Amino acid sequence: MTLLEVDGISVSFDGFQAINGLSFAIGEPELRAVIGPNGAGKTTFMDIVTGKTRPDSGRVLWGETNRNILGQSESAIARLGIGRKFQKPTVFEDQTVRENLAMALKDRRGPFSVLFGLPADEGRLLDFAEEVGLAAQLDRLAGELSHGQKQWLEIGMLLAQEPRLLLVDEPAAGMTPAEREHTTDLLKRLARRHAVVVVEHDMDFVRRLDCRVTVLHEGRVLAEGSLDHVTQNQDVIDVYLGR
Ligand SMILES: Nc1ncnc2c1ncn2[C@@H]1O[C@H](COP(=O)(O)OP(=O)(O)OP(=O)(O)O)[C@@H](O)[C@H]1O
Repeated sequence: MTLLEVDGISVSFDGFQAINGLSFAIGEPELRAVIGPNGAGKTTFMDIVTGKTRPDSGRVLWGETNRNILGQSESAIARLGIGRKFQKPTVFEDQTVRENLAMALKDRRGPFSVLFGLPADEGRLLDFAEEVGLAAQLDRLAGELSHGQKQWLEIGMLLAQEPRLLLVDEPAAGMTPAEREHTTDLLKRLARRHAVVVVEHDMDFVRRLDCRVTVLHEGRVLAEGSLDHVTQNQDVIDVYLGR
């Protein structure tokens, strides 16, 4: 099923056309890599989908009913189930892994936990820690984690909000080879149940994701398909790979 569709999106900043008739769709579940040269519009695409940037024209269609979510606030869009992970981890370093996850849990302040002061749902919290590979680190301070572990914690915090679509910006940047491998496995596993969009420059990492790839250039889709398919496309070679 198509979960997200951007349809004919355009946006210009001070007369510069950053996104220019961008259209493509993401299924649920699906793993999709979005690649393209610097300035291609990858970040702006995520800004538009999450409600941070308002385009000049086009539609962003969501869910079973294909409703246009453009114009909704960032928090309303997050509540619909669109989660975003920025490149730089933003975990709370002086809190434990457990506390970070607890803060992120959706509905953690439900009426009962507020009334009776119950702790956050420990079972769900453990599930998310397990999912990202941090079950053995729950009582460590986030600040003591490796760069890769911080990234996984942040992915766990994103999962705790129960998104349907995860937008993940350059997850492999700064990671060791072992951390990259763990991250590839994690993203692939998540994409069995979620729509996962990974913006990434590292072609080795993209190859290991083994998924459909969308190549952006000058604010529109230049090519789409398997990595082998797009890397043989002459336009892609000219503007991105061959430089
Ligand atoms: N708020 C803004 N004001 C002016 N120009 C902007 C703004 N946001 C983005 N741009 C411009 O729009 C173009 C697309 O930028 P964007 O950051 O989306 O590209 P990108 O594909 O994410 O690039 P990179 O791989 O370098 O992160 C760039 O030329 C950028 O300078």
